[in-house]
Amino acid sequence: MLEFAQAPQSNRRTLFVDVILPLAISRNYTYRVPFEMNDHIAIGKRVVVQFGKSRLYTAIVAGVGELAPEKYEAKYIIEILDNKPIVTERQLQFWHWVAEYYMCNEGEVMNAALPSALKLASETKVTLNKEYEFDKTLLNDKEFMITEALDLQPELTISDIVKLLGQKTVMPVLKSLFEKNIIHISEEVSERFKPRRKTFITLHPSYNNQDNLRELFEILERRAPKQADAVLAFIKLSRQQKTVTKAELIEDSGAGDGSIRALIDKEVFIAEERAISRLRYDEDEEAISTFTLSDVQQTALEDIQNQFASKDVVLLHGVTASGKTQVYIRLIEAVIATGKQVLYLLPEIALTTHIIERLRIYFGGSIGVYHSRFNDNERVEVWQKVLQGEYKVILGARSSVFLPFQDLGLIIVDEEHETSYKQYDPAPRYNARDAAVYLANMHKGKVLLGSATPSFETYYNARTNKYGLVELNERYGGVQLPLIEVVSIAAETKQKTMQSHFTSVLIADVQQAIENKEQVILFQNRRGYAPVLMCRVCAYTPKCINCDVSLTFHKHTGKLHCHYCGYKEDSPSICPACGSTHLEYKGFGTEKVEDELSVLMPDARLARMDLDTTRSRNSLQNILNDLEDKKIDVLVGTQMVAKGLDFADVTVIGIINADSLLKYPDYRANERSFQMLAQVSGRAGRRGKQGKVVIQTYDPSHRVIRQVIENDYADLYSTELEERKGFNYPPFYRIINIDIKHQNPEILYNQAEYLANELRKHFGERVIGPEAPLINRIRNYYIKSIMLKFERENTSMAKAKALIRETITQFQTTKLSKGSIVQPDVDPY
Ligand SMILES: Nc1ncnc2c1ncn2[C@@H]1O[C@H](COP(=O)(O)OP(=O)(O)OP(=O)(O)O)[C@@H](O)[C@H]1O
Ligand SMILES: [Zn+2]
Repeated sequence: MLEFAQAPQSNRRTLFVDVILPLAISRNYTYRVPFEMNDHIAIGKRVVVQFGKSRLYTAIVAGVGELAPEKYEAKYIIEILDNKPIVTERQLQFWHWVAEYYMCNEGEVMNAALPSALKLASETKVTLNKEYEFDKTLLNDKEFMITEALDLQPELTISDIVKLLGQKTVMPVLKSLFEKNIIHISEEVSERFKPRRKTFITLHPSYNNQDNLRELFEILERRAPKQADAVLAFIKLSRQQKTVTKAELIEDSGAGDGSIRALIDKEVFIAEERAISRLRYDEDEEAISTFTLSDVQQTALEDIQNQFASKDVVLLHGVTASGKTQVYIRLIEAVIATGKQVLYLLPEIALTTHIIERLRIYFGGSIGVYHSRFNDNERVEVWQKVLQGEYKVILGARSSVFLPFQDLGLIIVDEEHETSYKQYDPAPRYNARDAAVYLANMHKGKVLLGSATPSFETYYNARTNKYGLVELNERYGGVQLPLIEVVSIAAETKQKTMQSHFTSVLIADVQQAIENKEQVILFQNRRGYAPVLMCRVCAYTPKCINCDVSLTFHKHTGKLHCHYCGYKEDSPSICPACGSTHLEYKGFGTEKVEDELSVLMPDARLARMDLDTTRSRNSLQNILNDLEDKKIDVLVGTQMVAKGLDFADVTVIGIINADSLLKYPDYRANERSFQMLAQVSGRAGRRGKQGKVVIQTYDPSHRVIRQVIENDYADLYSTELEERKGFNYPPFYRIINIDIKHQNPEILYNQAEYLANELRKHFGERVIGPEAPLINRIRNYYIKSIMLKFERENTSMAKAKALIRETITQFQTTKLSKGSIVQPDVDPY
């Protein structure tokens, strides 16, 4: 806590601060600094202020000055929370840029940027950290009171605590409890990164002596033959490989866990638990850290470094399993050797724990990991360590662009085409890939975008020489890209060779793979059992009560679920409309694929990876571990399985139905389908043996499928680009969508028409709509979309955005706008 008692008398200047409040308000507010705080106030520190009637918030100081606000009387700051700024001035500039570019407020950016424990507000919830034992006698009175209250009532809001202590200044007490690890602040899902551990077995050194070993055998063979088998198996295995794990020993010897444990107790075996990496080409750690790049990788690396001399951004376009990660590692090494920091962005970090492990081997303690599955205490810890420059490499999902970097030399955006870099909701609706380009520029650092299937925007920038371009056209180790076979569902249906959703070709390939002790991934881009339940008599389908979507049946819960708002209801056994009992499930999701496969292949070990099976703590990790340990023969999953998985024994990939991707009503459908199909296919045969992909479709001659088979990205790009040009789409045009929402559809209609007309006054033909989006009601709000298209060349987007903002603000001052929500989305994805 700060001590103000000795503040020098002389500093009695009247100071004001501009603060950013963590709210969706359009501007910053000015507060007055009490004299005794004059010496402590600084940009980037948090202050507690009152906003509105009685709400307390932590705000960030964005400016200090002597000017009083003109239109209102400034309230006083209640307290200063930090001894040192926790946000750098450069970050504040970055927030400002994000707010301007993505047409939102700095408060919204602040909300996305700061871990919630750093932005306490009246409604923030506080709980005790149950995993931590502490000595209450060491607490001061106020800390004690709070912990006592939390014993009685497991959750308190900050307002509760204000009442409890009878004072407004509670934040420092909470901050102190938080730093002592005694409380959690608005705890969310927490999932600490855990390296995988395995038990390694070695033989006690005394049995290096042949006589001792022979003696041991004789005894064991008589008394415990299973144990003798285990020792034999150990000797055999240790001749073939450098290390022997307990799991391998059990599998090879047929001896049970009990026998091995008995041998450990007898000190014949020595067991040691060690963290292991997921690298299978060699489990020996030293060998890993001294890997060498192949010639093509080395050339690519040098090429990237050369291009950085003249380009700020370089695209590494490398086929799947070409070893882009290894090239990144060399680049990172070079940058941190100069003392600068590196940000390594990944689309969905939970899926890429093996990359974390790989990097940990090289960069040890200087690497930090940051993503939303971590709890707040952990996120604050990472924040501090980045601020202090302790972490040199940060591996993170999109929100890590907001960390307080000191000196960023390089940002790597892996799988740059991924849609998860874009935040849809809430604002800021930013794309971390694009924001990274601006961020790196602020630090005078470089950006490397990596992908096997680049986004068109990026590829366009590379082809027009705005970005550098480096290609890596072969898989590491000369492994061939998988063979792709397209199978017509229509033809097999006619020949009656389909078994539920599987063609005979796919079934045969899956069976062959299982026989060969290899693994299979089946992709179906829909979760749940069946997306539509329909009455065969009257065609009634149950819809969500809050949204304009049909409900998906989930067998696991036996209920109908809304995937947009989470609403659930029991699945009816008779049609609520006509009373018929002929209800039919239409379509199919991952749950059904898994279910039907288990009937067709009762002996295969199946698992499923989608949002439903990975919600709980560690569940995703467990699936990946099982895949790694070969406890899974077939993994069924949604697009989650397309993201960077690198497993050596996956040889067969099945796309259960390519049509739903290809038919998606969006101008990007072809680009997306190609990316998805090529990425999923890329999981097959990554080491040694060539993989096989089966694509099931009703439309085998579809152009995009041919392009996927031929791995002809260039052809896809040029054909699509012609169409984009014709229809004024990106990359030739920039899009801004404005969604307008209201609970009443008639009022919404009028609002949307009005707003569109106002926009047309400025932008004419560039304004399209309003139109109802694909799903025109979500959570009881009806939605209309207005689209604006701007020529990429010769448009000042800053001016256009300012005009749009003005028009929206003007609309919001009209009576008509009452009850509406207006949400601009810049570069929608
Ligand atoms: N120089 C190297 N030495 C040893 N192993 C390598 C080397 N380069 C790549 N590998 C191995 O090859 C496999 C594929 O590499 P990696 O996962 O980096 O490919 P990628 O290009 O990122 O693929 P994707 O785009 O599909 O994610 C990995 O298991 C990696 O460890
Ligand atoms: Zn709903």
